[in-house]
Amino acid sequence: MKLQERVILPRTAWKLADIFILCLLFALLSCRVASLGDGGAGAASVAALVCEAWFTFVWILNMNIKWNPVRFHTYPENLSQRMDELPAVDMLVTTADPELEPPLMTVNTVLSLLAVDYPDVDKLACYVSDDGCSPATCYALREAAWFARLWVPFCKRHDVRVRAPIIYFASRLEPELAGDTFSDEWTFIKSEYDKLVSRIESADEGSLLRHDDAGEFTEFMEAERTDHPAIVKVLWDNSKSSRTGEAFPHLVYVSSEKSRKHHHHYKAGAMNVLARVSAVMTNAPIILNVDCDMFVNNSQVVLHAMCLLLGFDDETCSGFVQVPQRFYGKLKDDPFGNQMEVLREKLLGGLSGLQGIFYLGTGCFHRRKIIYGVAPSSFAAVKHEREGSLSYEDLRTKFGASVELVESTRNIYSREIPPKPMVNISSCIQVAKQVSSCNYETGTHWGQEIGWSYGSMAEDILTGQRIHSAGWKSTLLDTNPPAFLGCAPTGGPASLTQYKRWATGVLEILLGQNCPIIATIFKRLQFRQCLAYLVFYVWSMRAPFELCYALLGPFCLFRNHSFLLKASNHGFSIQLALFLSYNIYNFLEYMECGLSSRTWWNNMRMQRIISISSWFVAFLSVVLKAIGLSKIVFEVKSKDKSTSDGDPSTHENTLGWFTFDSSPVFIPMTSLAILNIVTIAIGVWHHATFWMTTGNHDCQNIGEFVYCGLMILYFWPFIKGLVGRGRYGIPWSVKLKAWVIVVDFLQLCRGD
Ligand SMILES: O=c1ccn([C@@H]2O[C@H](COP(=O)(O)OP(=O)(O)O[C@H]3O[C@H](CO)[C@@H](O)[C@H](O)[C@H]3O)[C@@H](O)[C@H]2O)c(=O)[nH]1
Ligand SMILES: [Mn+2]
Repeated sequence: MKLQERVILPRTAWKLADIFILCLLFALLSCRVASLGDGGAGAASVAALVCEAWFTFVWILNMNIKWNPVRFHTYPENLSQRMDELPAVDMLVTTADPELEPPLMTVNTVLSLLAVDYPDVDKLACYVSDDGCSPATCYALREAAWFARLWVPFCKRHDVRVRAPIIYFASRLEPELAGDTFSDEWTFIKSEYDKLVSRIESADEGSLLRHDDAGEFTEFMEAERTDHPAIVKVLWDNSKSSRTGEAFPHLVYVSSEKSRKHHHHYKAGAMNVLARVSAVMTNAPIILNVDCDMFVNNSQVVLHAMCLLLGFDDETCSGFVQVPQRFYGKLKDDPFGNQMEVLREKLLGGLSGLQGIFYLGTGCFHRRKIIYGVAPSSFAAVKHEREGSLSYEDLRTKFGASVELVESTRNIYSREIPPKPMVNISSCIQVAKQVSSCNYETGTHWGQEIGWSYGSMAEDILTGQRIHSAGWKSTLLDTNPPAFLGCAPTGGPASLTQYKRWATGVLEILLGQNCPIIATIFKRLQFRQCLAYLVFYVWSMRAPFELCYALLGPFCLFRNHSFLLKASNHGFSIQLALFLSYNIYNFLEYMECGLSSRTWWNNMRMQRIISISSWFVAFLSVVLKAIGLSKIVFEVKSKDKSTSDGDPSTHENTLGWFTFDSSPVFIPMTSLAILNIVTIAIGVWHHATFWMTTGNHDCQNIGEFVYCGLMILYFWPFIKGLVGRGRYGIPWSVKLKAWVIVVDFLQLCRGD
């Protein structure tokens, strides 16, 4: 009985459209070159040529990734004969900051994980890493473990679909039939949940520590976020559950040791600590990792993933299983361009036809042995054998000094994983603390060939690329209903910062020793997969070109030049055809994904805004880092929608409004917005005086006027921001800097 099926999706019409646009791009380039030959050149035309050549390159990269889409179907019902074979799964959750990531959110994620459907709960365990070292988070999780005794059996008895209580109780009205057992139970569980919420929300760190008679939080007493010993707490040990039916997976709280002398490597560091702690406690061969805001929305998700992990004759085909990110409580029409629906359908779907989807950092099922650097047996039969018989000393250099950890890795390396006797995880706390200390990794291979890779803000993409470079493929799991839902940032600062972090991270990879081109030449990263990685890696390199192209309009209007090809030659019709077909192509993609035309327009707009702000700043920060002038830090994204902007006056209708702060990320776009307005004004004035003095009504710059007008439409949120007030207005400091830039730019343009 098959567990999965790989279906090739046809897209002939799209392929023709791809080629058509590519031809137009080449035609444009050749007209451009010809017009340069005519001597009608100017700096502007040369710059336009360079930018257009770049856009053509990006188009080709995109064509490659979209060309052969594939879908995987999964049949979990066919697993029923193989229930005993199902491997154990360690579920790892990361949280970093109790302010930006409210403990209640983490609690809901954890509860939804504890309640997933799996034939044997003894095979599941949940580990939470808290980089915030917050007693409030620890307390919230402890209370959650208590509530899980009611919640998990309730979900299973009534086959609840969404097992995050916050969503379940928000989406489900009180049952009507009062008096029957279900509604009694429902009412009881709801009231217990409400009590849990109020306990969690009223718990503040100070009072937790002060009223800690049982001494449960003593370890937090002296702890500072950036300086404290490792804290490991077993909040629920499933082996101790006495009554059957009450069982649910282990729950362990981990806050790794921090010291100012050691870098903790942000999320990658946290994941490596969780990988080690889970290794010495339960050592499951499969690892599921989710961010703290990603709750389980489909309780069968682990079974679906098993279909893809066990369903291939050659496991090389499915090194890891990634669920693409989807979001809940989405803002209407995607005003910030970060729901990424089309990207998911078109690009991630297309990747499945290549070496496989990237690792996206959350909602991913990994094989522990691959995380430990094992190569596929089809490529490295000999190596694999050798890994199995690695000496104790070898393993110790790779994995570090813990005897227990080394023993556990031996189990993972040897092909037959012996059924592990049920351990008493509470007895492993000392070892767990040892492997979470900050110098544990010193001199080992953690963060390099083993575990989550260090050296990029996009540790997920880098780690996935390492796995693909070893020759593994990966599979995309997209279930209906969606498997996990997370939250997308709202507001200008959060959205732009997230894009900035990603663009910074991937540019770090491209320019560093992990460059995918090197991996294609010397390792097993497939050529087309390498090109697919490049689509994302060149994000921030697109910024200078986009910026330059956006500056051409104002520049030409100001100098009374023209960079657009003229109506007198073919170039004009090619430009027009390209503009129309590109936009129609995009529009149809949005329609095909079932999105509104408003969503399309918002995304077009955000695409310009993101490349000129986030990606440009990312580009600059990588350059500054390269010359040693600055450092790059992981900026955790705020996830609390109701309070993140700190303004109680938030209304439904202002939810999608762009918000600003004084971050430098807003400077380039603000300058451009001002520049376009100023130059249109100057242009009109120029032409008016020219008409008046000469009586000549020919306008050479119609194209440039239209172009700048279009820019103003694209940059509309910023135009509104120029006059807006409060957080909807661009702060004075940013406006001032932007004006300085605009004046300097115009000064430069004038210079002869
Ligand atoms: O020092 C840190 C910083 C972050 N995190 C965790 O990392 C996760 C992702 O951080 P978030 O601020 O939510 O960033 P997103 O932009 O939502 O993250 C996306 O992009 C990241 C890479 O940039 C990936 O790691 C994530 O999985 C992916 O969801 C969260 O669970 C954090 O708690 C830590 O554990 N320690
Ligand atoms: Mn996130």
